Amino acid sequence: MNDFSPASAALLVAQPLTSHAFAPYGTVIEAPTGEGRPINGGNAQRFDLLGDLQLDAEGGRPMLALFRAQARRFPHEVSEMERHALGSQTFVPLGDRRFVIVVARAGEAPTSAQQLAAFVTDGRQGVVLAPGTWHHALLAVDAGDFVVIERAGGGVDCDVCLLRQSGSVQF
Ligand SMILES: NC(=O)N[C@@H](O)C(=O)O
Ligand code: NI
Repeated sequence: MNDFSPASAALLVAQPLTSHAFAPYGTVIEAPTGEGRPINGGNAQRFDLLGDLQLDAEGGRPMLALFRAQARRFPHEVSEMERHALGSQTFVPLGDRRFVIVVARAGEAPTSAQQLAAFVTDGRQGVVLAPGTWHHALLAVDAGDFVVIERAGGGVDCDVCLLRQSGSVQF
């Protein structure tokens, strides 16, 4: 049986996304509990979530994009991962939309699906992938729009790795 045979493919079961579990890979964005700072004459509360999105390395600048994603079919194959070494990448759903995040720590490229971690959001959570975090491209569970904030400038900052031992992810 070779490395590419389906029998060796790992099945990743995505766990519910929590800040603690996701900490090695980035930051979870979620509606804060408690009181925010009153602004606009008390008509709103402000919550500062993240002061540095790490988007300006090597002359980079922030880019705000919108991904209109189709719902993926699960279990979904995981055979290719990518990273953006120079900047973070943030995904925030517009409206209640879940997505699955498959990741590996920044550094050496993963070679097997068994080295990966998988999370599923609650529909309202977003994530900030830390620079260099290996990840699968957006896997929307529910079709719809996602706001994406990433670094732009100076060529394409996207390294791709093909897993020697692919797998699939379920949630
Ligand atoms: N291709 C593209 O812009 N998207 C990926 O970077 C992704 O992580 O979804
Ligand atoms: Ni990406």
